[in-house]
Amino acid sequence: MMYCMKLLKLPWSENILAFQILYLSVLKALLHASVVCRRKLVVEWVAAGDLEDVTAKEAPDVYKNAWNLLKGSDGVVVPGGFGDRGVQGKIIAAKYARENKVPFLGICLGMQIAVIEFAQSILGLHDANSTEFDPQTSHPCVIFMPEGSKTHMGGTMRLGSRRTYFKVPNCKSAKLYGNASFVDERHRHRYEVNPDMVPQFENAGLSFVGSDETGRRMEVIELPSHPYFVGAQFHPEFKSRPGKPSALFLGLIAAASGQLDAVLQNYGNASKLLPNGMSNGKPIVKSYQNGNAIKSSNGSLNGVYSNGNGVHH
Ligand SMILES: NC(=O)CC[C@H](N)C(=O)O
Repeated sequence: MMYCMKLLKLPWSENILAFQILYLSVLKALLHASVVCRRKLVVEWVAAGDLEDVTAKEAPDVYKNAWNLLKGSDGVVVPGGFGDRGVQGKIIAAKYARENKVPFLGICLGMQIAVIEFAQSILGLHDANSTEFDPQTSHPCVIFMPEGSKTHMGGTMRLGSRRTYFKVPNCKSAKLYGNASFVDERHRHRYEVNPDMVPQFENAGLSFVGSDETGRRMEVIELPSHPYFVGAQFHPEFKSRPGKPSALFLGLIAAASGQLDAVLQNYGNASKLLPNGMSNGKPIVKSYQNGNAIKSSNGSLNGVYSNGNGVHH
């Protein structure tokens, strides 16, 4: 037997390639956490725009299917992204997870979405938005905050490893990171939570548990009143490894499978306390993105198996 191989030049721009890697990293991080929690992972990609009212009119079946997937999910991930495509649908997904106490992880744009949703629904600021999507908004709760660093590549993008300090020692995230007082995680964004609005959010119950060394750049949010509602401005998925899942993904999967209290008590050292044995086969996490499922020629994604619109393992 032999393998014939052809290497084709990819017709992707660097940005698209970065997106593919980003989504693959999220899938792998979910998988690493599911293995440690001894659960079988089923991921359904939902194009966020399918949850929007406009889809209900234009394609009612698509809308119904998207809502069925959301309502049947044990956990929701809103990953990173750029541009305003599907933003309204992502806000709807975050609202659904918040109101129905469904475990939620918002990554980068996903955290910004959670903040916008909270501003609109809880603070009653109906036009609250990121200036990335509405530069004219009268309530800019996410704003452009260039770092002004000449030593970091990437123009105005805040890129690479940065330190996050936990301000609330008892929060779920700090515990999941092994009771850490700080963590170094990778970043890839231009916009951030408007620091001037933080006191308003905190008074209404949204907790900003981690920030940078200046205290002006918000890094991690939590809703203490929710079983697991966490957002990170950084990308925790990049540091997830088999057998060593990312803390925030572990928290999500543990919450989605009823194991979060045990995991928190053990400060994120889940592998020690979870029972051995095979999964009960229950799908536990469904994930939402703005776009299509990642496709590969043979349907496999390095251990994550893709079957049409869903990704199964
Ligand atoms: N990586 C991301 O999710 C980026 C989020 C947002 N578009 C920003 O630039 O801040």
